Parts: sequence; structure tokens; C-alpha cells
Amino acid sequence: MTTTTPVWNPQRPSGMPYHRYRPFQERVHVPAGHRGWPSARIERAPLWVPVDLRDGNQALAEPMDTPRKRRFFDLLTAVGFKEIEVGYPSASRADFDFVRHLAGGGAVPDDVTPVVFTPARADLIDRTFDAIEGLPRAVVHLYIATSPVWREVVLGRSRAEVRRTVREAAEHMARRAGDAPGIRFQFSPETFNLTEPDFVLELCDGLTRLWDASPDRPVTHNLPATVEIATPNVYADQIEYVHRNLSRRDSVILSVHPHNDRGTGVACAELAVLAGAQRVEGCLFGNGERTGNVDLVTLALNLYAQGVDPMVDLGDLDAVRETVEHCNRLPVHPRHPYAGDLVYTAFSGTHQDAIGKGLARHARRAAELGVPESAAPWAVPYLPIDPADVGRSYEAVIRVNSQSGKGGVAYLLRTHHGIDLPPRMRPDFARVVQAATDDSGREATPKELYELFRATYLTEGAVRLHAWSAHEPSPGVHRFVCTLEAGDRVGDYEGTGAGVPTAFVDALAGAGVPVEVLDFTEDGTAAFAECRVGGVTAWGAGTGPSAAVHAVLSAVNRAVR
Ligand SMILES: CC(=O)SCCNC(=O)CCNC(=O)[C@H](O)C(C)(C)COP(=O)(O)OP(=O)(O)OC[C@H]1O[C@@H](n2cnc3c(N)ncnc32)[C@H](O)[C@@H]1OP(=O)(O)O
Ligand SMILES: CC(C)C(=O)C(=O)O
Repeated sequence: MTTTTPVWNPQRPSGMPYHRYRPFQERVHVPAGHRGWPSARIERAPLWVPVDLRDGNQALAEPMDTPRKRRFFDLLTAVGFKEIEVGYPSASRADFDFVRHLAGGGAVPDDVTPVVFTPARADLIDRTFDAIEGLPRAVVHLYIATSPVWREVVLGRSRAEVRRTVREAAEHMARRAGDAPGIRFQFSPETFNLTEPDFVLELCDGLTRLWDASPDRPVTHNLPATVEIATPNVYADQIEYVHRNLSRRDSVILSVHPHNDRGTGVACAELAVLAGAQRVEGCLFGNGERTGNVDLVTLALNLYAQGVDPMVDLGDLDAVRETVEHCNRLPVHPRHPYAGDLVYTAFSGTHQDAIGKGLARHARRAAELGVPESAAPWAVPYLPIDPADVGRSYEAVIRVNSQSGKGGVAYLLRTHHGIDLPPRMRPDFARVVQAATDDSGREATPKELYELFRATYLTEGAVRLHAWSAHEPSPGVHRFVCTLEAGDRVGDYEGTGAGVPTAFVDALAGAGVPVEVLDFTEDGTAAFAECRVGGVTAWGAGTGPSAAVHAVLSAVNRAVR
């Protein structure tokens, strides 16, 4: 990359003290090696492991109590998660009690395995094992920070001392587990992404041996980006290096645990899976320490949007969100991928136009294929997935404000009120709507749009029609008899024509109001007419049984106004 500023870029030095921070290359050694991840593809979902009840929970101002944790746990099992980190039992009574609550029976489905988290201290490991007593299956997850800064600043231990601490903790875990068949082990070198790769391999391989892992009883090695420090490609290189160099690879489940400090947690997780990770830890909607853990909902639905089964059912995403918001007492952002209130909504005109056309084509395509719309292949512009697949209706897809255009306005009138404006009339009504929304500075609801439509096209004007009748004296010949008030003249008139509107126009001519009908459309709900009167052109509309007559009358009144 060039270091001199090109002439076309007028940006100036910020004055911020950026020089206080070091590039990742100076903080961590990323081994060069074979790099297969750039050309890999994700063809099936990794094992998702929600850590909301531990990592998410430890980041909350008010940690969850047992009823909230239980509600969250039930949601996770209902959605289809099969391994769930349920707490840090030695951290607090609330965490311990919840694990005891699960051990009490009834809550954990037979195919779900709870994970419990422990630091490398014998007394806390004991408390952890006391908590899981009675659970038929559990993963006991040991962690310790391993990177140089954490070793020096936090733990005050050398590499050798950390290695010894890990070994002693792991031996203690093995003793406590005895020969219980349902207990498996997990290890996390916390701050993996800042740790020397050879040290990670030394610790992980040592534990694979010590815990005697096998393909039938694999160990999980979980490699966290505890605090994100580099672009996601660096994390992918780090993961691929471990993936390719771990011993007894078939006895290891390689897991990742990205955080989101740089806002790239999702990218890190996806690239890590390309690089060989088989298991991903994260939280629903990205709760967690600081900027959060990687968001499992986004990851799962990103796969879904690529035609890969996410292996969790997020078909009622609003219900999932509601439970998570209740348990965490934190709102999900309206722009949050897939789940936010606004993520399937377009306000801007060209997007609305494209979505409206896309939805119409989707309906035609489904009909051609003879399948329901919910089964037809999806290709609607600006909507990466069908909102209906995650339980959203199309109702909020298009919303109108001053940024909107004719397509969006017409779509809302049609879908909410059954009024299908003819294409040539749409710009006319869009101008009316734009003037109103520019004046108010607000969105116009479908009800307000209808009110504007009514006030614009369905009101009376200077030319008034009093008593009238129409009949067809002979086939194809219509006769219109009426009393008309035009300005200060009132009189009885009659006209004939090929249809009711033309017979009415003939009567109008007799009353001294010469009208030329430029366009006329009628459907079951409404009629629309574009008329020219005295050189002025205007659109009008009518509804109900005399829609055709009122459409012409409305256009005339708008033209003579
Ligand atoms: C990245 C992560 O998410 S890690 C998980 C973070 N979660 C939590 O901390 C929530 C639960 N934590 C706790 O309940 C407590 O911190 C405990 C029980 C673990 C320890 O409590 P305390 O003994 O009061 O110590 P404190 O909370 O100050 O933690 C610091 C101590 O833990 C040590 N420590 C930190 N990590 C570990 C570890 N993985 N294994 C062993 N000891 C550790 C530190 O070296 C420090 O020891 P020191 O006091 O001798 O310097
Ligand atoms: C220790 C691991 C699992 C963790 O929570 C982290 O590094 O953020």
C-alpha cells in the first residue's frame, strides 16, 4: 500500500495518538505455513455451543437467576443446540445453584450435553465437580490465560509455571472424573490469539495425552480470540496452523471462541471454520464481555442464506429475540443482522421498487413451478433471505417517508387497501405523498396513505353530480341521465356512449364542460381516470358501485380546480 497521500485524497492527519498502539505483527508471531482456508467452502454447520449462560451472563450488570437461566436454557434446547455452556459453578451461588437445578433432572434432554467452566485451581475444580454431581453427561472446561502479557501481568507465572498449573489442574480433573463415562474435557488457552503458537501446541497436545483422548471420547481444544487484535485472516492463519499441527487430530474437537472487539467476530468465526475449526462458541445476538461474543444467530443464518442447513431452527426469530432480551435485560439493535426490527424494511424509493418487483416475480415463479411461495427459490433484490422464513411478515418490508417513491407508495396501497394504482397514475400520487411527508418530516403509515389518497381523489369539487342514472337501451350503447352543477349553472343533461364513462363525458359536454379521457382503468375495488379539461390534465379515482363515474368526476374536478 502506498504511504504517500494521493492527490485525490484530501484527508488530513487526525491528531489522535495512534502511535501508542502496535501492529499485531509486533505482538504475536503468526507462523507461515500452508494456507488452505482462502479457497475452502463451508458446506455444513459446525457444532454451535452457546455460552450465554456463562460468558454472556458474566458480562451482565445483573446476572441471571435460576428462573431466567432456565428460560434461556429451555429456549436453547428448543432451538436445537446440543452442547450448552451452563455456568461457572465456582463463581457464584447463582451459577452453582443453576447447575444443581439442571442436575435435579427433567431439564436436560438426552441428546444435550451441559458444559461447566472452571479456572485452574483445585478448590474451584472441586466446587465445579460438586455442581455436576448427578448429571449423566457434562463437559468440564478448564481455562487459563497463556499469552506473554497475561502470564507476566495477570498470573505472574512463567511459561513453565503455566504449563505446570495446567497439568496439575488437568490431573485433578481426571481424578475427580474417575471413570465416569459421561464426562469429557475441554481446554481453553485464554488469549490464544496473542499466545506463541508452539506454546499452544505444547499445552494442547499435553492435555490430549494426559486426558487420554480418543475418537470415541475426544477432547475439545477451544482457541479464543479473547480480545480481537487483528484482521480475521490472521485468526484464520492461527487456527489453520493449530489444526494442521495438533497431535492425535482425530481425538480433538477443534473449537473457536471469537469476541467482537474489532467488530469482526463473525468474520473471524467464519474464516476459522474455513481453516479447520469444527465447533464455535458464541452468544445469541452477540451478548458477552465488552463488545460481546460472536453472534451465533448471525453465523447460523449466514449459512442458511448460502443454502446450508444451520442445524438450529430460527424460524420464529422474534420469539427467540424476545426471550433473550428478557433474560439478558438488553435490547437487540433494530439494525441487528436478521433479527433487528428494521432489517427487512426499505424506506428508500429505488429499494422499494426493486423489492416490490422482486416479490411480484417471486409469486409468479412459485405459480409457474406449482409450489407454494414459501418453497420457491428466493431471489428478491435487497432481501438476503425471505423474511417469512424467520417468522417475519411482509407487512413491514416497505415503509414510506420522504425518501420513498412511486413503487413503495403503490405497494402499500395495494397490499393494505386493495387499491392497485395504474402505473401511469403512480407518479401523481407519489408527488402528493412526498409533499406530505416532506412537510411532516415523518413516515406515512398505510392508514395515513389511504387518508391522503381519499383526500386527494375521493372528494367533491366544483362540478357536482346530483341525481343520475345509467342504462343500456341497446347492446353496447349506454345512456347517462343526470342533474349536474357546474359553477353557477345547474341543469339536467343526458349523454350516450360506448360505456358509462363515455356517456357521462357526453353529458358533461352538454353541460359546457368538455372533457377528454386520456386513460381509464377499472378493477373490482376502484376506477382510475386521467382527463384533460381546458388544457389541464389530472388523475381521478372512484370507489364503490359508481367507481367509473366518480373517477371521471374526480379527474375533472382536480383539473378545473
Ligand atoms: C475470558 C473469560 O471469560 S475468563 C472468565 C471470567 N469470569 C469470571 O471471572 C467470573 C467468575 N470469577 C470469579 O468468581 C472469581 O474471579 C474467581 C472465583 C475465579 C477467583 O476469585 P478471587 O480468588 O477472588 O480472585 P480474583 O477475582 O481477584 O481473580 C484474580 C486471581 O485469579 C487468578 N486467575 C485468573 N485466571 C485464572 C485461571 N484461569 N486459573 C487460575 N487462576 C486464575 C489470577 O492470577 C488472580 O490470582 P491472584 O489473586 O493470586 O493474583
Ligand atoms: C476462556 C475463554 C473460553 C473465554 O471465555 C475467552 O477467552 O473469552
